[in-house]
Amino acid sequence: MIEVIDLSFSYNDRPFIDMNFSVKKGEIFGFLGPSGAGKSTLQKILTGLIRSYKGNAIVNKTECKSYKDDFYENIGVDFEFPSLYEKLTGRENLKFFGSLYSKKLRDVDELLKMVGLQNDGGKKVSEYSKGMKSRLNFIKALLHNPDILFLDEPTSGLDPNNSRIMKNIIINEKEKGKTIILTTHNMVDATELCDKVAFIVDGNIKALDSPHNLIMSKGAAKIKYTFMDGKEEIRECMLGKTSEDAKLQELIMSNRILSIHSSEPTLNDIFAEVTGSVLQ
Ligand SMILES: Nc1ncnc2c1ncn2[C@@H]1O[C@H](COP(=O)(O)OP(=O)(O)OP(=O)(O)O)[C@@H](O)[C@H]1O
Repeated sequence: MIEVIDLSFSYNDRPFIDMNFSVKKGEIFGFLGPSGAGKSTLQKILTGLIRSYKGNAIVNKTECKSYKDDFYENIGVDFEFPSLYEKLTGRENLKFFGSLYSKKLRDVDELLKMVGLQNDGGKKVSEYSKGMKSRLNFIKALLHNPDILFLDEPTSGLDPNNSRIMKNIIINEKEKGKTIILTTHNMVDATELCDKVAFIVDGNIKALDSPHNLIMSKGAAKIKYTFMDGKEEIRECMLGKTSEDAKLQELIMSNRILSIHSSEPTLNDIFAEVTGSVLQ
């Protein structure tokens, strides 16, 4: 669905974006990286907003720099800062943006209901809270039922309940076969939602795989055990080396373990290990 081949781009003389990757139909693909890594720049290239790149950025069989008008019929974009008309109501905004497409639109009231705005469609957007604007901007991207969604921090600034609603909608869209590019700083969301993630630092991809594979290949799971030795003691041991831990073996043989827990590294730990920087 998306092919990026020898893509390079620079805002000035200094080379910046330099990468290769592909995204299959029906995948949720995460761009993860610290502020200034180039995630938004990459999204701008893939949505045809930056055309002065070298190499190939092919979205839905179209080279992004030479797109025709119908390019946007199949792309939905929810950038981090909502682009809405404040003097229009939520429903009027959706109707206006919907009128820009030639495709059959999704039902506006159904979309409003999906994100809990069913009683707010008649209010002017200037009266919306930040979170309400985010939710309206999000359904604006779904309005024309596009095959590809570009979502930039869709859960940022939302309370846990609304964040859950948005994540469920994203999962639902994936189940319908949509391809989703998700830009986020949130490793928990990325681990839950993404089939693949690319760690982006300084315009380059430092690692690309499923969250599960990244966690399993790079990090080592540990166990933590407690026992009484006059007072309560806690020790750690690598999960793959339990047979080499003499104290652990002795405690097992004498049934003296009080508790035992295993812990896997998080995607955040792996990000720190691979890139040398911390996201959260
Ligand atoms: N129009 C522009 N002209 C010149 N430099 C720019 C322009 N837009 C972005 N940059 C620079 O490019 C780099 C990457 O910016 P970009 O917005 O792509 O980062 P990001 O990973 O999306 O960051 P964030 O997580 O903060 O949104 C930054 O150093 C930024 O200052």
